[in-house]
Amino acid sequence: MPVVGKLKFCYGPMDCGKSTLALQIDHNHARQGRRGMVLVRHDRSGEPQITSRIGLTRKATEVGNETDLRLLVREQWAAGRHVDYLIVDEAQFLSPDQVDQLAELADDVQIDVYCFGIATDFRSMLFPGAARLFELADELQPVQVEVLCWCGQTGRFNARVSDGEVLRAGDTVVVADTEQMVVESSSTSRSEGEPNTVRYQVLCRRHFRLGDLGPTSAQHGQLRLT
Ligand SMILES: Nc1ncnc2c1ncn2[C@@H]1O[C@H](COP(=O)(O)OP(=O)(O)O)[C@@H](O)[C@H]1O
Ligand SMILES: Cc1cn([C@H]2C[C@H](O)[C@@H](COP(=O)(O)O)O2)c(=O)[nH]c1=O
Repeated sequence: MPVVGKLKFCYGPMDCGKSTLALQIDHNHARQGRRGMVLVRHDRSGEPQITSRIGLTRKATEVGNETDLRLLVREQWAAGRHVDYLIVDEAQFLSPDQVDQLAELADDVQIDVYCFGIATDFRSMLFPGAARLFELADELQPVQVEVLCWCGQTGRFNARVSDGEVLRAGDTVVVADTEQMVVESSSTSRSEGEPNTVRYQVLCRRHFRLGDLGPTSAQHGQLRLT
């Protein structure tokens, strides 16, 4: 039997612990002497790093629109560094082609690839990168930590909120957080026409459909994008 690597996708709504899990898996593999690369696309911090809300962060290589992930690995080989595994956070933002490249790395050069990301966008539609991961991954793992809607039901939907309203149209990529915060940021992906304050709130399906942010929604701050 040929030895192949595994492509795994751990997914869940915002704030369910995906980045924490990514850093834990990296830690456990590195501790056993395995050599990994940590990749990210649009971390919330705006920096090339993985940021977990539990307080851990780790430097990472930023994946761009045009990055060929196979070349990133080859560059490591050229520098004399072996690669046993890849950690990819915010994998929903990968292009379908980049996900195909990850599958190739798993199949052809036996690299274990661990991807972490949200499945659906603010309209509840699959991100193209997440859709391709659902199609190609060897293992799909919903992250176990439940995120609750304000009503107590399990939250699965990432509502984009501006001025107390759930937005139904706009750019797919708007990097922002769920928590109360005010930041001056030029690193977010806001484009012309996007509102200048936005946050996300995880809701159950019913409240997502109704656009009902619950009685305490006024307490949430807005992330100011500049
Ligand atoms: N102060 C805290 N104490 C315990 N757990 C926390 C605390 N702050 C955040 N968390 C945990 O971190 C999770 C968010 O982790 P994170 O990796 O940032 O999520 P994701 O990458 O899925 O958005 C929360 O669901 C919660 O379980
Ligand atoms: C729903 C949705 C989310 N995003 C952005 C917002 C955050 O920057 C990330 C998700 O981060 P987390 O680690 O899972 O908390 O994705 C987006 O750009 N577009 C969307 O529709």
